[in-house]
Parts: sequence; C-alpha cells; structure tokens
Amino acid sequence: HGWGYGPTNGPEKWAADFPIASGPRQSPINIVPKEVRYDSTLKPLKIRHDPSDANGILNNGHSFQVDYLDDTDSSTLTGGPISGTYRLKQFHFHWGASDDRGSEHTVNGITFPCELHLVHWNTKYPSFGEAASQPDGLAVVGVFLKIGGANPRLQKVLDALDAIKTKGKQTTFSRFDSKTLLPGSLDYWTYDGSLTTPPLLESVTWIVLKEPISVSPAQMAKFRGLLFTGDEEAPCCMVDNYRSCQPLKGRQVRASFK
Ligand SMILES: Cc1c(Cl)c([N+](=O)[O-])nn1CC(=O)Nc1ccc(S(N)(=O)=O)cc1
Ligand SMILES: [Zn+2]
Repeated sequence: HGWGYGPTNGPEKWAADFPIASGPRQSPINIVPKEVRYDSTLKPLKIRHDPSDANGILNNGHSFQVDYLDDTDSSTLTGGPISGTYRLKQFHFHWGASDDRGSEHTVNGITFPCELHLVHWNTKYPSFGEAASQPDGLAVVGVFLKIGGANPRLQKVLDALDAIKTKGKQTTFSRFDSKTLLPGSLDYWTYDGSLTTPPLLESVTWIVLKEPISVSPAQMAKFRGLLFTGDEEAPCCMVDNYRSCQPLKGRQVRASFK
C-alpha cells in the first residue's frame, strides 16, 4: 500500500520507503520570527498568473490540486529569493480535521487550519520532473488560511469539490486567476527545503507569506467533505493531510521584511 496520512502509512512511516525523510533540508518547519534574519538583498516577489492556464482540478488521494498549463511562461514566479523564471504547475492545500490544526508550516508553534501551496518549477530545466530532482528546481509559495469571514476567492475552487469527492476523480476547471488567492502583502519568509510529501525531494525554495488569507468554518467543512479513498473503497475523510515540522538542521530562515 502506498504512502498516506493514516496510522499504517503516515508521516512516521515514510522514512522506510523514502530515507530522505531524515535528510538535511526537510519541510515543513516551524518559523520563529525572532530567529529569522531580515535580508535587504531579497527582492519583491513577482507573480504573474494567466487565468486561461488553469487546466482542471483533481483529487489525487492525498489532497486536491488545480493543474496549470505550463508549456509557456504565462504563469510565472520571478524575483524574491529565486533567480530565473519558475512556472506555475499546480496549487493544492493541506488541512486538519478541526480548526486547531492543518497547516504544515507553523509560526512560533502556531498552527493554522489550512495551508495553500502554489508549486512552481525552474525553467532552466526542461520539465517539472527534471526540475524536481534539482536543489534549485522548485519554488513553492505557501499561504496560511485562518478562520474568519468566508473568502469569496476560494468559492469557485470549493464549488468544484463535489465533482471530485473520491480519489482519482477530476473535472474541468478553467479561467481561474490563482493570484486572487494571495493576501494583500507579499512579505515572506524563505528557506531551502523539500516536498512535504513523498518523494520528499530536497529541491524546494520555500517562500512562506507572512499574511494569511481568510476561510470560514463552513468553507473548511467543504475541504473536509473530500475522501482519501476511491469509489470502491470504504470511505475515509480527507483530513489531517499535513506533515509535522521537521528539524532545521542549521538552516537559516530569511525574511523579506523588517
Ligand atoms: C514528485 C513529482 C514529479 Cl517528478 C511529478 N511530475 O509530474 O513529474 N509529479 N510529482 C508529484 C508532486 O509534484 N508532488 C508534490 C509533493 C509535495 C508538494 S508540496 N506539499 O508543495 O511540498 C508538491 C508537489
Ligand atoms: Zn503541499
């Protein structure tokens, strides 16, 4: 049976099949603002998303993701801590069974109910697959979601979830500008890390935004209506699909803001 988030195949078991789980640059981490270093050489993030690149929404059995067409430089991430151009490939979320947990990164040990990841790959490599195995191959923008008023920007995504309730289901999803999911401020923390699920590749420059976006309890309930399991299996709610914080192992976290 493949990896997952259950008692027999969850994060504590991943190292057996993926020994890099104990590597030197694993993610997520706890961000301690008092210990980060403001770096004035960090550039502002430049995020360009073309809504026509949105190309479907899929329940992959671990989360759900909105996939993007990535054969041109129409939806890109530049600036920030990265050099060159990174293309948006997909975005997805991680969330908890209740509002007291669910994010992967934490801030001063504080957890959020949900975390959005916008996954980009370095166009100096020929494809996402190639980039994913390079130390500077990927850049993921992380955005915390905190409980508040309903977020209208999330609604189109949440309304598509009924059509992808079970593992392997996908449906059309087009004309979506993922920039609308970002908070007002693009202040960020950045550090060298990894994918937070197997294969846990240590190829990610993490860019975690300081300002969260809002999500309502009713909207959180929609995330929790998804299933990890496929149509023919005993249903298992898709919740708590997050990895706990990993050792910093000497890494420096930098801040783009004072
Ligand atoms: C590893 C890989 C390759 Cl190579 C391909 N491919 O299409 O060539 N697809 N995947 C799967 C993938 O993307 N996983 C992934 C895992 C965690 C995260 S997270 N939470 O943002 O760290 C982002 C992505
Ligand atoms: Zn993720």
